[in-house]
Amino acid sequence: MTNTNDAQRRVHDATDADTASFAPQGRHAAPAHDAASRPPAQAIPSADHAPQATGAMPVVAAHAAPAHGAQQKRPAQTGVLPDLSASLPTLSVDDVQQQPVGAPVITFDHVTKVYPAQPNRPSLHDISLQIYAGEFVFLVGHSGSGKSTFIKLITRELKPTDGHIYIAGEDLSTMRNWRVPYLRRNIGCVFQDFKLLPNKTVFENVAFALEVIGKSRHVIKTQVPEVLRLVGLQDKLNKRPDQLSGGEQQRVSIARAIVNRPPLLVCDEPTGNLDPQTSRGIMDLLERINRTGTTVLVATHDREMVDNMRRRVIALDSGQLTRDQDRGVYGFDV
Ligand SMILES: Nc1ncnc2c1ncn2[C@@H]1O[C@H](COP(=O)(O)OP(=O)(O)OP(=O)(O)O)[C@@H](O)[C@H]1O
Repeated sequence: MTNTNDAQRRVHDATDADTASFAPQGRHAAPAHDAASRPPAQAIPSADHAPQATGAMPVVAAHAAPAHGAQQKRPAQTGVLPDLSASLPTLSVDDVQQQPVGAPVITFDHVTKVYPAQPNRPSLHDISLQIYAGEFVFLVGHSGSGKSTFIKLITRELKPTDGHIYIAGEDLSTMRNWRVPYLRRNIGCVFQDFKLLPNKTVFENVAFALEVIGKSRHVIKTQVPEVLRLVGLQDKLNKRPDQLSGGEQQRVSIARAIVNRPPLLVCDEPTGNLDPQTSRGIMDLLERINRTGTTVLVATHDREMVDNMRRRVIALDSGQLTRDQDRGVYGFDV
């Protein structure tokens, strides 16, 4: 694991050109899962940021991980992907329903994860799937089925025992440690327990995420209030976490996760500590964020939410991929 100070210094020194590209690529429709064809891709809301220099991360050639459901090969990627920031969404979410387009953001290619502590029982076994830019995906399964392991592999908190994981085309197995902070600044993370800094205000908690990647005070002053408006906390800037409800705390943590406008948001049980009504508000918020063009992956036990929202569902059972379904349902007995 990279030393934190070291990582922060490198992030500080980095320009935006060092970010991986997660941008939807072109207008070609993603391979459909469950053999259902998708409607033509729509443009995401226009960015309020000028395109930046080309991303420095190498783009690897296409890999033959099977597409979910239909077992299709992913489309070949050619050329250098434009920089992430060229596709940064505005934070207005009113109009366009984002459709998945272009290249996969996440590819699992025959991924197996075995923890040394239980060498005879893989926590994930031979998982192959792809998640495309703009998708909203639920990851479901019983406790211990491998959901958190799946998420930790995406952020490279863990490495697979076998197989390959590609994020925006880059193989995480061969990614040098010093590049991991750049990967992580492109992935917003939300957890069940919020992970807020208790002695900082709402504003400071969100601002901190920008400070550690070296954003200027001007950017912080602009983007933090904007994102807190998006999550409906514009009136709580100066409150500390212990002065907020659970739902409000989760909104702060979502604001912190998206303030740098990452193209990918992963959430591990984001409503696990919340009552049903508050959970609905959080899921509405995640849907709105998805409509800005952000790819959203949510690991959850929340049957009602999954059944109501009818988005793509990836189901794990004892580390095996058992279902990959468009407009799916939760599908497990509680
Ligand atoms: N650090 C670890 N060392 C050994 N085994 C682990 C470790 N972390 C997880 N496991 C095992 O891996 C399997 C998958 O765990 P994981 O936490 O990914 O499941 P999960 O679906 O997220 O569960 P939950 O819904 O309860 O959070 C379980 O059998 C678990 O005991």
